[in-house]
Amino acid sequence: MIDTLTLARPAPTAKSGERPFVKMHGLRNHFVIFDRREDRRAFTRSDIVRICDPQVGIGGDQVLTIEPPSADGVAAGAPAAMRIFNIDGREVSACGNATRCVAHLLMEESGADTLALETRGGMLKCRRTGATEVSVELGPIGWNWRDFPLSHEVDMADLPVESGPLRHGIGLWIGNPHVVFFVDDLSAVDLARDAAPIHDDPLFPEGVNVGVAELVDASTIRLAVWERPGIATQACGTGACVAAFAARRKGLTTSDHFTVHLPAGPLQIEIHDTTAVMSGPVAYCCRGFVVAETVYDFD
Ligand SMILES: N[C@@H](CCC[C@H](N)C(=O)O)C(=O)O
Repeated sequence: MIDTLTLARPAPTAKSGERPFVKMHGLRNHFVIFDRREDRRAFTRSDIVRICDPQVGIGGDQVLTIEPPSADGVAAGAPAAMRIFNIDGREVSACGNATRCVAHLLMEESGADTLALETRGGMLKCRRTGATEVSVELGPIGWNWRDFPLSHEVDMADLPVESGPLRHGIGLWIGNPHVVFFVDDLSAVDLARDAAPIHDDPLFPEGVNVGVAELVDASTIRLAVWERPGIATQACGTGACVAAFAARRKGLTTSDHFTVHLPAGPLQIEIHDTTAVMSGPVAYCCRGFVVAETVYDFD
């Protein structure tokens, strides 16, 4: 029976085995965040799958954990490290919108306006640019096929994969792997129909983030991303950075300032040589406790 008193007055502290979380979103790319700086209990892959599932957990595009920094992180002045887990429980090394959210949380904690955040994809410089807006420098952007990894070496500027209107994709690495396709009309593209087969292509044994971009004018891009492991997110920060970089690399524009419009709204991208500075909003959704049955793999 549901205890209405308990529902009306949630317990202020975790019961045994429960884990506190914060949920945030950056342009509706939503994240369940756990602080592992003191509570070092680890999550299994199936814990993460359940936490991201809105029907049995909280619901999110990724789980993020805040970790103590490594010795290199401490030397670089990073107060913490961030780990990123996709909805299938696999760890990945970069997420632009997540970086903004966790940077905001950590800058609120310290009162600072700048932050170095350690990630598997590199040490990222973050800066507060408004009450609920953060910018982060991502990169360097590269195109080494071994980073992705690919099943074999190919021309990264014109990948040998196509699906419907998606042709002549460019492969770019920004801490995580992306393929960007430019199309004349983004509204004619159905991500599940056209982009999913690219993600599943054997050329990408570990999957790939598939961006479909329409250059509206020299500094404006419309973008939709089929994110690894197979979801159409409302916004993809690293995807926005590589789409802007790809437009320049393909010679479609010489602009270095872009507004990239994603399904949930715009991100501002500046390209400096091979790095990208992305600015955009952050917001809290809720805080609470995940019950032990969801967090711990009792299967
Ligand atoms: N939404 C993210 C990217 C998250 C990771 C990605 N799905 C991957 O597997 O590499 C972003 O904002 O960059």
